Amino acid sequence: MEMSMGHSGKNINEYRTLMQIKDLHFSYTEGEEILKGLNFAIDERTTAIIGQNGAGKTTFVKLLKGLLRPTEGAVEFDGKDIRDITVAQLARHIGMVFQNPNDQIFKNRVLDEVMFGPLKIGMGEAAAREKSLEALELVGLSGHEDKNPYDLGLSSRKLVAIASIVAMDPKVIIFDEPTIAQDYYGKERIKSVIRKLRSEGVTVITIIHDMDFVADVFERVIVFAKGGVLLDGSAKEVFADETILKEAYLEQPNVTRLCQSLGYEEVFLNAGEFVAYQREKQNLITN
Ligand SMILES: Nc1ncnc2c1ncn2[C@@H]1O[C@H](COP(=O)(O)OP(=O)(O)OP(=O)(O)O)[C@@H](O)[C@H]1O
Repeated sequence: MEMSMGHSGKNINEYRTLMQIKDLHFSYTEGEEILKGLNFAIDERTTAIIGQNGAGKTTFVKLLKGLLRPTEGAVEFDGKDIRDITVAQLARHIGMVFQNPNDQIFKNRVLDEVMFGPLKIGMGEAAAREKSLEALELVGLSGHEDKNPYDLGLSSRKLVAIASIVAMDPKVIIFDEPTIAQDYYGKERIKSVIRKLRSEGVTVITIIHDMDFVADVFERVIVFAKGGVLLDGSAKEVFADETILKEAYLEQPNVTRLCQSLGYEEVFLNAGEFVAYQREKQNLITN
């Protein structure tokens, strides 16, 4: 099911398209299809892919990154089938931040770690340094360039991992479960990084189980189930649909569920939205 409008009210045709998913099928073993013919476009919107364990989310993002090859159909980047682009070339355009930063970080100096990717994709030393310093600033780690990443807490180490992908200047960044092992402040920092990336024109896609985080940051939500797309729309459209979410074994964000239980017809994604609504109502009564 494809909704026609984004939550900003923009028609989906007005968003800049970066990737096309065309009749995408994938099986690890013959006869056991994991993805059964996906068709949609990835555009500039921050996009969360949700679905129960085993729904095929990780498989899908591996296909986007060219780490797996479709058994049928295609993934296109900038109008080209990614089969015709080498994984190394694709790495310049599509970055992926792993769930556990310890799987990604191996240098013993933050700046060297962040510069590694840009240098590997052929950026000159000066450009790589400049991009890395910018990326560290974006994630709030300026001043930590000379530290050992393993002397930083897990939350900051995750930010180093994010910076090392941002520094490669990709057009698309895929996050795998960005909120795992993050405390409140870590989550807030990652939210602000995602918003900044969006404002700088980078498309952010995530696989995630944390619905409250999705409700706060992501514009578009795609629900995967049984090898297909069950629902694709704005966060508000998707989280309003309790029945479809139940079918996919997913929960609504806490505030959305609470307000629906209290009988509100409006859909609230987070406490901030609900408070703003109440304040406006209060003002209408007092004025
Ligand atoms: N390398 C593999 N070989 C064979 N089967 C696999 C492989 N990787 C995943 N699968 C199977 O493919 C299906 C989809 O897995 P996938 O990891 O893509 O789901 P997911 O939605 O990302 O799940 P989760 O939320 O648990 O990460 C599962 O049934 C899984 O067991």
